[in-house]
Amino acid sequence: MRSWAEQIAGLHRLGKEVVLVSSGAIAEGMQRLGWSRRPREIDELQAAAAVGQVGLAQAYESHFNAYQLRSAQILLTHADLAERERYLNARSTLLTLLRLGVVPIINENDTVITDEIKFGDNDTLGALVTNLIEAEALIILTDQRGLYTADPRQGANATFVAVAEAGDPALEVMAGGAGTHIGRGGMLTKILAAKRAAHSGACTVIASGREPDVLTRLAGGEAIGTQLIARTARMAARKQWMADHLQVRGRVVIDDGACAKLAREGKSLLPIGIVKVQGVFARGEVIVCLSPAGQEVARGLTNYSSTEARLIQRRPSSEIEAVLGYMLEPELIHRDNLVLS
Ligand SMILES: Nc1ncnc2c1ncn2[C@@H]1O[C@H](COP(=O)(O)OP(=O)(O)O)[C@@H](O)[C@H]1O
Ligand SMILES: N[C@@H](CCC(=O)OP(=O)(O)O)C(=O)O
Repeated sequence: MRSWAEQIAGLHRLGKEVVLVSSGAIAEGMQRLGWSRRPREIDELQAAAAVGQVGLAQAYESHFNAYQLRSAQILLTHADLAERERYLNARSTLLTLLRLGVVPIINENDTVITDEIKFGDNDTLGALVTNLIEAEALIILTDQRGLYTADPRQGANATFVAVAEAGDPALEVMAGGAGTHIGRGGMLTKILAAKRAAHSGACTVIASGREPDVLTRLAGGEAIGTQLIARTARMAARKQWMADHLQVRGRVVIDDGACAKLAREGKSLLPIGIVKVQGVFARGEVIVCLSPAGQEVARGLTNYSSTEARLIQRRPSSEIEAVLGYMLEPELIHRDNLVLS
């Protein structure tokens, strides 16, 4: 942990933003409770995770402090990323922490989930966070050098895979084969995490956590571990995701100035450019932006509900707080959440 904090501090100095996904809560909780055997009962595992999470956060915080960095704890569930409002909230919290130079440390919120909606392994959680913040790379550190053509613990004739394409079904066979691997962890969840991360255009590296200065060297361009390349470009992938997954809930008519800002300058949609709000929608839902002539200009995830949007339309963002009593975001739709039509 000390070495990772040191390496992440080094990456910060190079201007790189890092989010850390870390498990270890149950193991640390067992230590603190004096349990030598991992319990079978879910409630006891959850209790151990609750006790251990404090220790995990404490340990990271003190290691990062030694390098003048602040850390923050974020506990997530599947539902938090599946529901659009929570998705947007998680996204803006993470992006704000990164902007503030804080290192967010993420784990699953083991207290509130026991069933199949659990992430179950932190590889999947890492991939979802990669998509959430549109990270450039997902780095998964494990106890092997990377992916081999077969489980190196089982057979001696496994050869190392240095580079492959994320999502290639052949990789799933090497990692144990889809459907044959019940339960969590293993190389298969890492291969599937890489496939998921590639949906938003991120590349994945699977490498050994014991490799000295692994993060620093990877950031320096050194080929360590298995690289799983994403075929889709980052922005194209995001647009595809928006186009595929989201249902339109409402419309806003925007003025000519706003149309030009969106279409020609790639800017966000601010409340001041909104002429009319149509339909009923909530924060996090998809709305269409229409020109004064009624043509679709763009669509995207709204930061404000239709009720809020009606109150702040035609107003400068500096007045949002005075009108609503709070300000969620200065934009109605941030350009990262906007797809031009
Ligand atoms: N093709 C493969 N290449 C490398 N490791 C594999 C492969 N198939 C299965 N494994 C196993 O996956 C293990 C890593 O998964 P896991 O123990 O869940 O790691 P972590 O706890 O780091 O997430 C390796 O130690 C190895 O035994
Ligand atoms: N959230 C739990 C378990 C997470 C988990 O199993 O992750 P992994 O190390 O990827 O198998 C913990 O912190 O102990």
